[in-house]
Amino acid sequence: MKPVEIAKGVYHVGVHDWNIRDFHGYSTEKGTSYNAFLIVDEKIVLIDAVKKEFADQLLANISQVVDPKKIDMVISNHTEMDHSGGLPRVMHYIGEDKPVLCSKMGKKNLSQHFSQDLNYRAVENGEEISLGGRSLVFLETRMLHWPDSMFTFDKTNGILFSSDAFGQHYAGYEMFDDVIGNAIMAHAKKYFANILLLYAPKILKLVEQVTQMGLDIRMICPDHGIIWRTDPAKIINAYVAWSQQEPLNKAVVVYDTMWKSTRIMAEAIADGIAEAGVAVKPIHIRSSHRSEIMTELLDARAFVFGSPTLNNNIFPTVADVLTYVKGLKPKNRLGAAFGSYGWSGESVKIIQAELEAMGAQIIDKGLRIQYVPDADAVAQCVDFGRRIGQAVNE
Ligand SMILES: Cc1cc2nc3c(=O)[nH]c(=O)nc-3n(C[C@H](O)[C@H](O)[C@H](O)COP(=O)(O)O)c2cc1C
Repeated sequence: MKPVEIAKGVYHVGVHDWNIRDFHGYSTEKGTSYNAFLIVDEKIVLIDAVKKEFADQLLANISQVVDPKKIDMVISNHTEMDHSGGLPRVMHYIGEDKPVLCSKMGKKNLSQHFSQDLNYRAVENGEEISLGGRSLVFLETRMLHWPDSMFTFDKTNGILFSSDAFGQHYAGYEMFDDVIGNAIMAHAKKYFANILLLYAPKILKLVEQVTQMGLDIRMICPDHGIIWRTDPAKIINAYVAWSQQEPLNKAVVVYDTMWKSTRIMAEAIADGIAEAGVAVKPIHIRSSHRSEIMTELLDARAFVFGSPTLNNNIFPTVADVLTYVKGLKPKNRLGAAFGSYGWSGESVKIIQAELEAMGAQIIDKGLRIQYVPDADAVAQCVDFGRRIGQAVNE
């Protein structure tokens, strides 16, 4: 991809990873991009350094703007290897003595990622540097989403280089919010649900802090996906709303099944929930990726999980999703469990314990049906769904 001048003297020199479909367990059905930005001022600065296998492509992109050897310094906003893997190659090419500016934790983490000692320079939170025509300010954003994460803000032009925050896994030539339109919000939502939800309280604090500082943010350049140049407030407001976790009148019924009995239950429960006027979707785990399930759960009030009993336990895929969701620390949720069983029927209790461990309020004692549900059992499921729907409405 050719470099694009996104603002005067600021070039997107990043790369597209069109074919990636699994990004550390997240389904990237539209690929992704590793964005990197070159600022050409009296001093020349590269912000972030793409994934290792794309380092030469990054250097080739930079060469279309300036000789990479003219770069004076590199800023590493985040140590994760999709943004730093290319750093050793870039530094080798441009000169290993050149400074790599990063947070304090960035210095520690980068040296734990790469055996070679580069010229790391830890910047202070709020530290300002001048490139000649513009000033850059560094903002520590610890645990958003790694201990090393920081933002770099071009104070003069109102451009926030926000690392992974406000990103989306999306590869495309529509590089800006005004070009792609609202279609990008689904990708931003999925990204938030799967990468940032657990840091929601920190996000709310950060937005408050940034508002108090009165930063005039005119453009947001994340390290993945499109650039918010027309309406940066749109993604900031979406982050605030998602972080507040005030779920909709919505339930998601997530289940797996061996012989379809738990599916019959799931669909009848969804019927009952819908009868109560609550938006609902049954999701079969093996027909859907866990990161898509998490996206559906982001704004759902009720998490309804179902599993057959297998070897006195829950089905492994249900355990997978429950573990994943629990790690993302959803708040303000109702929970309910169901499942078909043969003789011992432990699954409902196990699911309830997991839902409780994630802080969900259990609505009902749960519903177990022995073997294949008959008409009476289906009616019980619909009734169970109605009770869930009522609890959501309350
Ligand atoms: C390999 C296997 C192990 C099972 N282990 C248990 C068990 O430990 N306890 C139990 O109550 N039922 C057990 N069952 C019975 C299932 O829970 C029962 O057939 C249930 O109806 C399956 O629901 P499903 O159609 O949604 O998969 C087992 C079934 C299979 C195939």
